[in-house]
Amino acid sequence: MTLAPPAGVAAEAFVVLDKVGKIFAPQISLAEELLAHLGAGLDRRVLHAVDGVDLTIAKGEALGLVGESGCGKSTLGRILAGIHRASEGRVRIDGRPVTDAAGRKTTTRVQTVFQDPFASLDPRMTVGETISEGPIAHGFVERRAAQAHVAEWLLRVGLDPAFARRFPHQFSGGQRQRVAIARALAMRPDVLVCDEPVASLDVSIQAQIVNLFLKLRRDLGLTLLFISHDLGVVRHLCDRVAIMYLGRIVEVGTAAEVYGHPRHPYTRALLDSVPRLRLDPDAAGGVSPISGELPSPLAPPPGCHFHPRCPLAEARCRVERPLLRRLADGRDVACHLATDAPPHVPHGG
Ligand SMILES: Nc1ncnc2c1ncn2[C@@H]1O[C@H](COP(=O)(O)OP(=O)(O)OP(=O)(O)O)[C@@H](O)[C@H]1O
Repeated sequence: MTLAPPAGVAAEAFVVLDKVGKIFAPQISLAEELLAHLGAGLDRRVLHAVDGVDLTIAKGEALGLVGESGCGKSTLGRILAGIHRASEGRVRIDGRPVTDAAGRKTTTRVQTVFQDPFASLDPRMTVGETISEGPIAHGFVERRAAQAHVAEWLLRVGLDPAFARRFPHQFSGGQRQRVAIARALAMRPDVLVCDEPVASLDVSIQAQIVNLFLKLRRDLGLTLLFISHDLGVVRHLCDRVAIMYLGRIVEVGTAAEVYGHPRHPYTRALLDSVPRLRLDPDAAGGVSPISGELPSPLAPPPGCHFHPRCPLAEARCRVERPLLRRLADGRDVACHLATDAPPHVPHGG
C-alpha cells in the first residue's frame, strides 16, 4: 500500500516508491572463504539496507529524507535515481518505471547531485564538456549548440559562462557543487535526487547552495528528494519530511508538523539531539543524544527496529512490526503507540 500525501499537502503522486526493498549480500573476503573451507562456517546473512518503503512525492514537491548514518538514505535515493535496482517493490516516475527488468536505468527524467562534487566530476574534462556530455549523448542538444547550452546552465547556477573552459580543480568546493548541479539540470530532469549536497561545504557556502536549490526548484518546477542528516537544512528547503530508521520510514508529514509535533519517539529523539531544534529548549538536562547505538542492519531487532532505544517500548513493540499508517491529521507514523494525540516522550529518551 502506498500512502498518498495527505489532503491539502500536495497534489497527486508523481514519484511513487511502492514497497521498495534493497538487500545487499556483504562482500566475502578470501580469508573468510578459506575459513569456510576449513569448517569455520561462513556468515551468509544479508543486509536489508531498505525494507519495504512506501513513499510518494507530488510534482514540484521537495521531500526531505532524514536519519542517522547507515539507515539507508543513500541506498533509497540511488534506487529512485535508477542507480541501484530495488530487490523488491516498484519505483515509478509519472507512471513509468525507472529501471528495466535487467535493472538498467530507463529514464533521464531523474538526475542526482552527490555530496562530494570533486569525486563526482571527471578531473580530465572541462566544465563545458562535463555539462554538455549528457545532453549531446541523449540528443537533447546538437553539438554546435552545446556552447550556448553550457553558458545558459552556468548562468542559472550563478557561475560565469567563461568558466566553461576550466577544469574542476580550478574551482572552490561551492563552485564545484554548482557545476555538478548544472550538469544534472542540463539533462532537464523532472526529479532531482540530492544526496547530502551541502554536507562537505563550509557553513556559509551551505546556505548559498541551499538558496540556489530553492531558486532552481521555483524556477524549474523541480521535484526534489533531498537527503540530509541536517534537520535544519531540510526544514528550510522541504515541504515534507520523511524520517528513516534502519531501512524503514517511521514518520512522514509536513516539515512544520513533524518538527513542531513529532509523533514517532525516534523523530522526537532526533530533534532533541539538535540544540536549536529542541521542542523544549528550557528543559533541564541539556541536549540528549539518542540512547544506545544504531543496531547493525545485518541483525536488526525484531518487531519495531527502534524498540531497544525507545523510552516507551512495550511488549508488542518487541515482536510486531509497526506499519506506516495515517493518523487523523494526515501524519503517517510507524509506531504501535502513536495516537491522534501527540505522545509524551520523556526527555533524555
Ligand atoms: N554496495 C553495498 N554493499 C553492501 N552494503 C552496502 C552497500 N551500500 C550500502 N550498504 C550498507 O547499507 C546500509 C545503508 O547504507 P546507506 O549508505 O544507504 O546509508 P545512509 O543512511 O545513506 O548513510 P550515510 O548517511 O552514512 O551515507 C549500511 O549498513 C551500508 O553499510
